[in-house]
Amino acid sequence: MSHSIQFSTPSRTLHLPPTRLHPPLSSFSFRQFPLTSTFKHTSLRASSSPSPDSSSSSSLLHSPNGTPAVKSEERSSGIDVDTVTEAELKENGFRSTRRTKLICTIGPATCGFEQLEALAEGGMNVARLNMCHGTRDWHRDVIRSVRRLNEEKGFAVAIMMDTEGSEIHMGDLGGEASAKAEDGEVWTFTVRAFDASRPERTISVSYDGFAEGILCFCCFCNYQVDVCMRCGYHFLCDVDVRVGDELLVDGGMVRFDVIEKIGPDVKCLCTDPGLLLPRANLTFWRDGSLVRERNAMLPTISSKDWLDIDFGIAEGVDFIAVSFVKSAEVINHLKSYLAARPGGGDIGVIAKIESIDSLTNLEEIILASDGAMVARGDLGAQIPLEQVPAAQQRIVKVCRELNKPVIVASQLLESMIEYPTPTRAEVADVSEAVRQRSDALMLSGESAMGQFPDKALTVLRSVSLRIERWWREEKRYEATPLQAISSASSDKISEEICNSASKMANNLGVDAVFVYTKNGHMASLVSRCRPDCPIFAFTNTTSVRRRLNLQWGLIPFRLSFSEDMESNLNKTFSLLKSRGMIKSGDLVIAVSDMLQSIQVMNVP
Ligand SMILES: Nc1ncnc2c1ncn2[C@@H]1O[C@H](COP(=O)(O)OP(=O)(O)O)[C@@H](O)[C@H]1O
Ligand SMILES: C=C(OP(=O)(O)O)C(=O)O
Ligand SMILES: [K+]
Ligand SMILES: [Mg+2]
Repeated sequence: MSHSIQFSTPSRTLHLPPTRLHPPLSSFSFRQFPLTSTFKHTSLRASSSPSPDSSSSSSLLHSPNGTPAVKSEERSSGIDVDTVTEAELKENGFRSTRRTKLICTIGPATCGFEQLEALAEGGMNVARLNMCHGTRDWHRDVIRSVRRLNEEKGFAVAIMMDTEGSEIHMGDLGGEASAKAEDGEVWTFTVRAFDASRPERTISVSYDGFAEGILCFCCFCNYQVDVCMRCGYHFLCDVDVRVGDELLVDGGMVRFDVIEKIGPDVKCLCTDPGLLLPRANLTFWRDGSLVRERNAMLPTISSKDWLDIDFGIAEGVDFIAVSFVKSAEVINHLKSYLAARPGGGDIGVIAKIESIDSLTNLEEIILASDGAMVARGDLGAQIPLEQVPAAQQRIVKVCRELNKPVIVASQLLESMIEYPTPTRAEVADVSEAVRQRSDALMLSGESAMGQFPDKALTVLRSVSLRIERWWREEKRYEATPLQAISSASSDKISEEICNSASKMANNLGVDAVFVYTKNGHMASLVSRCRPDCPIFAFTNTTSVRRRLNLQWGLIPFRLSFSEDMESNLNKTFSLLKSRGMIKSGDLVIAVSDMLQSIQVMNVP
């Protein structure tokens, strides 16, 4: 039965399928007690289930109790959906699906195929590659493993490449995993390179101007200080480190006072002990404020970054996250560069908000970008830590209003790098990010080099499910209606349709909203409204499907569809019913960017 626009919905009480969520958070113990309940998640042992499009060989999907849930030959072809979602929907029904997306930074702890598969089965939606670390060959291997995982197991894990940026950071500690700086020790930070062993308590620094009084540049900066007396038309700036400056490592994880300068070496006294990690970020404070000239003179995208970007285009990454964005200019510059290259136009550009300048120019940066990341690690080094929560709330709010996906990143579960359970404060931090309705949460060291990457991912998933359910039960809909953002009339119609469909979905208590969208725009307009029910987003290209995997509440399917909505709906219903993901009688709302209509119907 289908309605379009005029509604005569038969009076019926909606019996939502019982949703058996993961054990309630209350059964989740914290660090001082061992983890009492391991979170059961749908573990899939699809031994060799090829991508549904190809002819399927026999393999099994298992639900947690180990019984074969579905034979892959039953997985009809013609629609791609990730196997975790498929099992979750089969097992717990619509309400069980998590809306908040999960991003894992891939590093030595998780770069193997089995480790990546475990993360994908644990709910990873996006794999992040930090180009600060590792070689391009290393990153290429990870990308290809993720692609193979998607192909063989039906996942849609997207790849996000994160640029190094040109901020000052430490060297790679000569291959050591870390170095411990003790209180009162004198360490030497130097631009000298060391081919043999590095002298004790000596750290190399990533750029030449670190110690010199005058730094000569090649026109990256927009500061016109002077013309270089030595080499003609360049820019000069006074970037020297001074005795008395405070040097912060990774935003204050370790602190030093600059006590002496000898040529390329800067002697520093450790005042706040801690662990030095390879290529950790360095910031400088003088008389209580950040020495900004130093970084303001550096290009946002360094020459290495441009090579990494070419690498990312060649490898077909789905997103490029740009570090230390200061203005919309660099985003527009990068987008025009990508648009001019084959395959580059499909890559989403994520602006990392992690400096004072990016906060100053926040709206213009987000308008120009395809999404934003609250990069709290460096942001917490550039502004006082106590200002970070308010900055996060503002960034999330602006992204919601401008319909751009927003990622909350860094130190969410930092203690789980070493411990199997989180602190209460960390669970509260994750809850707040989910309560703010951010699109995605990101693990950094927890999944890159931590000891418990899967447990950390389980915590993110469990907290997300719990807060999302609380939000639905408390009916805490948007206090502030979202401002209209479309200018073109067709976009305005799409926006109104999606706003109305989301309101209707909540008022009618529908089981799901189905969106048919070629480029993903309609799906993001529904996601922006954060409806109570999951959003099944059907698109006909794999790259759009992966990109939709970053947006709140979207369950992306790849499905070849036509302009005829009736046939699309019938095809979708029969495919999803055959896989036990929906059943006759379920109430859905369907919208599409082809017909610009709203249909309310029961699954036949
Ligand atoms: N590709 C990689 N290869 C090796 N180590 C990595 C990689 N990615 C991340 N790491 C490790 O994980 C830590 C946390 O990752 P992340 O937060 O992304 O980097 P950063 O600390 O530079 O901001 C890094 O400091 C580094 O020690
Ligand atoms: C995500 C961040 O950037 P990176 O890890 O590259 O420093 C951050 O600073 O929080
Ligand atoms: K980075
Ligand atoms: Mg950063």
